[in-house]
Formats: sequence, structure tokens, C-alpha cells
Amino acid sequence: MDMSSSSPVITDPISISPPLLGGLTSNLMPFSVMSGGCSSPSMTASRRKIEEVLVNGLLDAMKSSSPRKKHNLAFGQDNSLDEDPAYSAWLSKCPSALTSFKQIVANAQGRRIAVFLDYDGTLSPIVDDPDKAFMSPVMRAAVRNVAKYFPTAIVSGRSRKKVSEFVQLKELYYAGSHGMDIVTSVAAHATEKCKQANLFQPACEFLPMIDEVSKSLLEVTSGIEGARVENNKFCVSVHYRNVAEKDWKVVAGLVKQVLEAFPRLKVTNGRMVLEVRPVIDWDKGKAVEFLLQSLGLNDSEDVIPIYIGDDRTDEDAFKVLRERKCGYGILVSQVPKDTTEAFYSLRDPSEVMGFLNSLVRWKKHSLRRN
Ligand SMILES: O=P(O)(O)OC[C@H]1O[C@H](O[C@H]2O[C@H](CO)[C@@H](O)[C@H](O)[C@H]2O)[C@H](O)[C@@H](O)[C@@H]1O
Repeated sequence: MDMSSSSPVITDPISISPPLLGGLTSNLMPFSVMSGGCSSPSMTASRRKIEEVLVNGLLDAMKSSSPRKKHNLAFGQDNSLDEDPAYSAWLSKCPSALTSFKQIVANAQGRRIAVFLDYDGTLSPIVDDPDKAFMSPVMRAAVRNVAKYFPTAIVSGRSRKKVSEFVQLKELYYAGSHGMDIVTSVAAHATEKCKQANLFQPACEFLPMIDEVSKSLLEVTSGIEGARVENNKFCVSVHYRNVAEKDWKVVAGLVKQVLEAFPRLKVTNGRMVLEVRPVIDWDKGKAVEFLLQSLGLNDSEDVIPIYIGDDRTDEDAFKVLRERKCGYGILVSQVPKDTTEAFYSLRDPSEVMGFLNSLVRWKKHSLRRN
């Protein structure tokens, strides 16, 4: 598929915030050094005010993206949710994909299903250490089975390399860095040459910039206990899950401050993580469209895409499916969400696994019948 004429790179980048601090790069210091006061004498009161508003905005987003759930069951049924009136009310808006399974597959009769799966919080439980977000063997078996019957892709914020090391399945398609690093050949079948030919990296010009910003972020956050910087190749994650809440504002301030020197990068937030990425017109939704097209699955009469994810970045993919009026977004969440573009919900990775196993059983059954 020729995407050369539709480069998502915005050549006239949008600056995410006005320049707030003069000579910022030279002011960058680790938190421990800066904590005695980082304001330069020349900073005017109004500039300080703007900075405060921006940092507070980011801080609010950090707090709202980190809802406290009552239970943290990675692989066990959390029955208390059944008695939670807010969760029940939400389920009437965004029903369980398990209880609505018959309806979902009834629509898929005679059509092909394509499966798109986010990784963290969807296939693996959320854990404190991002390097230990392992997928269980039973989940791996479920995904392997799904891929036997349906084209299946992983669409993750992680680097493609890292997420494929976690998943360890060659029979899948992988889109890493929030869809900015896509391989449209299945590794199990591809030759080295073919793999190269099927690589799509719409943000490759940002690689040196991402490396640079990653180093700066690492440096400035080195004094904050629990802060962690993860280079995801075309984007960088700044984790604050293990940072004391009183220091979140400092993290927000430092990320904003570093980004002053990188107007072609923006920051969004996920689950206790700030994600720094290029200002390009590309996201998980675009990645799903790209995969559907390049895998010959673009006929919405014939193909039902199902996308399962737990994060804000997955909303871009849910939105694409809603707008195409084909397929279903399934949001993984144990807390009611104010807004979502998803049609259905699942509570946690264990329910995701149940849904994937049901899909396989349904497919086997319909193959036997025909
Ligand atoms: O698109 P995803 O596959 O969901 O990736 C989004 C981020 O996932 C990872 O962070 C999240 O999971 C960690 C492990 O459970 C957790 O510690 C962290 O708080 C979560 O935000 C990954 O480490 C990030 O780089 C991704 O951006």
C-alpha cells in the first residue's frame, strides 16, 4: 500500500504551549537540584501565571487518569462491582461484551472478524514495574488461538520490539509506539526482505529528537523518587505510578519545561504515565485504518474489526470504528468512564481472555456447522 502521498507528518508543527521560560535547555537540572527554586529573576508574574495554569492542567489530567479502584484483582472476578450502582449504571450505557456476546457474533455471521488488541491493562494486568508487565501463559494461549482463526494485531504504546518480546507470538501483526511503528507481515511467514518491505514508520524523522528528549527527561527526573522514563522508540513515557502524589506537580512541571525546547513534541496522558510524542496526525485509530487497508480488510460490508483496549489512546481506535459504522470498540475498565467511544466493556484482562476464548469457540462451532 502506498502511503507516501499521505505523510502524517505535520510540516508546520503546532506548538503545544507558548514559550514560557527563556533559555530553558540550559536551565534543565535534575529535580533535586532545582527543588530550591527554579524561577529565573527575569520571569514575569504573568509568565509564571501561564506556566502555573499549564502545569495545573497537566496535573488535573494526571489525577483524573488515575482513578482509584476499590480492588486490584488482576486475574480474579471482582464481584463487588456487581453491587456498585455507579458501575451498573455505566454498564447500561456500555454493556459487557461477555453478556452481549450473542449479539456481537450474530452481526458477524458470514463476515470476517479482525481482532486488534492493546497490551498493557488489556492482555497484561497493570503492575508497578513496566518491565514486569508479563502476559500469563493462559492469556498467550488465548491470543494464539484467536490468531489461528482471525487476523490479529497488537496495537501498543510500547516500542514494537518490547511489546513483541512480551507477547512472544510470531503469528500476529504488531504496531508499536502508538501505531507509529507497524509491521504488516506476520513474522512467522515473512522473509527478512519481506519484513523490511512491510515496515511503516510515519514518524521516523523524529527518532533523533525522541532520543534527545528521552535523555533530557531522564536527567531532570533523576532526583524524583519513583519517577521512571521509558524510551518507546517513537515516543517516551514518563511514569509517575510510583511517585508520591505530592510530587506529581513537580513531574508535570518538569515535563512541560523540557518540552519547551521541543515544540514538535506534545504530551498526553495515560494510566499514571505522561506520554511524549511527535505532533503528527497519527494515532492508534489511524494505525487501525492503515492495518485494515494494508491487510485487505477494508471492506466494511465484509469485515468486522473488534478493538479491545483500556487506555485513552485506545479511544482514537474506538472512534474510528464508530465513525466507520462497522465493528466494535471494547473498553477494559473497572471504573465507570464519563465518556467513551467504545460500544462494549470488559472489566479486566481475565474478562478479555474469556471474550477471546468465546470468539474461538464460536468460530470453531460455526466452522463445524458449515
Ligand atoms: O498502549 P499500551 O500497550 O496500553 O501502552 C501504554 C503504556 O503502557 C505501559 O504503562 C502502563 O503499564 C505499566 C505496566 O503495567 C504500568 O506500570 C504503567 O503505570 C501504565 O501506564 C508502558 O510502560 C508505557 O510505556 C505505555 O505508554
